[in-house]
Amino acid sequence: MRRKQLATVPTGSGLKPIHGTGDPGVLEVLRFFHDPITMIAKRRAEYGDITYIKSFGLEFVIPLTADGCEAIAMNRQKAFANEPAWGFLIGPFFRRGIMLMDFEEHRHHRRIMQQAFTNTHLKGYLQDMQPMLADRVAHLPVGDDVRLLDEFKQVTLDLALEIFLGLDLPRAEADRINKAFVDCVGAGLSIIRRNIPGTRWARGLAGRRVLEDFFHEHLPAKRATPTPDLFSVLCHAQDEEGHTFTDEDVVNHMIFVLMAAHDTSTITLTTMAYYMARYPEWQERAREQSRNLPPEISYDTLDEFTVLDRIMKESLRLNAPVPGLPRRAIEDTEICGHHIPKGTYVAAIGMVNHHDPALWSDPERFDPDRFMTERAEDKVHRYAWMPFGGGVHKCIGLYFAQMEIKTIMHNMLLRYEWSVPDDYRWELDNSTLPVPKDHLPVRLRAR
Ligand code: HEM
Repeated sequence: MRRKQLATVPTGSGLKPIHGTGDPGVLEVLRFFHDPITMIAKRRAEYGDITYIKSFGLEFVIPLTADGCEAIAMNRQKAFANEPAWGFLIGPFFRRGIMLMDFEEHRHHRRIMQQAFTNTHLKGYLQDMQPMLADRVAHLPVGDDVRLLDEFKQVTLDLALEIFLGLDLPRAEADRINKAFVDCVGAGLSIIRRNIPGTRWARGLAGRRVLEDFFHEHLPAKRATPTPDLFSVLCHAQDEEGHTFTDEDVVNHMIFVLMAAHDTSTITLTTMAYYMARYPEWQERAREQSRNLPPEISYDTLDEFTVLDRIMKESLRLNAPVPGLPRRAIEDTEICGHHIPKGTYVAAIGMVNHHDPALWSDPERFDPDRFMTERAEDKVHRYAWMPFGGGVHKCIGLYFAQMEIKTIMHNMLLRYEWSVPDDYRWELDNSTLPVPKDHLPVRLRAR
């Protein structure tokens, strides 16, 4: 493997340099899309604790240890900013979303947004989603070729529209909004990054316009009457000093939160379904537990779904829906003693830790019991398991996600059995968020 130094280390600093291949970006991106886990293992063997790769015309520093990922997520010296990094990737489509804010402004917005995720609100969302999700799962198509990715995507979008927006939209309108989101997400990681008709980028920009118009149209009604949905809660939320969001803030946050909530939960559900199809004994263990618990999940019984909980954690480990936490250095700094010049892009990549043989026993094996208290492999390092990120930007919706995922899976287990052929192995498309190329075809049968 070639060896090229990222930058000259200042003399006398005592810091170490960072090496990478120096290969052209297109080559590096293709390698990553093709097989990120192998690529990471090779880089670790060649360059040690840290490396850099070129992608999208930029050089990204990637720590290959949990300590390095922690340094980026915790950002103790406040040397890394989100906006210049996430903004480069998804800014035109998700601008002014909370994840694209930094420091004092981020803290201010997060304190207001947090009001929509208090225990009281979460309890309300959980209660409200029970009948809707039971009904949606009950109406899934059965057959020998049910594409679960598509089905889950539809269910999570409908859920977001109902619980976040409090709107019962006609199918065609829900589909139009769904498409706009899909186009915005798809655009973020596209290789051609200009508004050329027919490209993913152009579709993303059009999607953003659809979403802005949609939220602005519904906003006055939400301002006028408080309702239990997130849209209304954001319109009325105040921090301790009485600060509230402007109309623009509400629209920007709604677009971002819906995006953040939708594909991530869909990917987690699809990954869980895949492993439960490949390992039917786990499907049966989870079903056994579901049969012994009430059909509706409440805030008090959520923690009793221990088998589903472990399957969910293991699925998030093996296929983290958000591949990385990108940041940009706003001053000269360091990661674990390696020199990072001002302006450098860095990324904590979940896959680095989630598949590290130094942290997990037999990391490629599906083994949910590794999360049991007696084994607690996830506790070996604070960042061994990091699907929800960490630090001040840690996922604000992680409890919401678990409520939604467990409710959908609980209903799936009670109503259906699903399977894949013995020799089936999915192939992931890593060019946007990691989804199975074939959308996970299963044989779905009513029980
Ligand atoms: C399994 C599902 C989910 C996963 C794996 C996930 C993952 C993540 C990750 C890794 C981040 C941090 C990104 C960074 O620091 O650069 C994040 C942030 C965020 N997530 Fe999630 N997420 C999930 C579900 C949700 C849901 C359901 C919601 C909303 C209800 C949500 C809302 C957000 C928001 C608003 C942020 C930005 C927080 C901030 O910057 O302060 N997420 N998520």
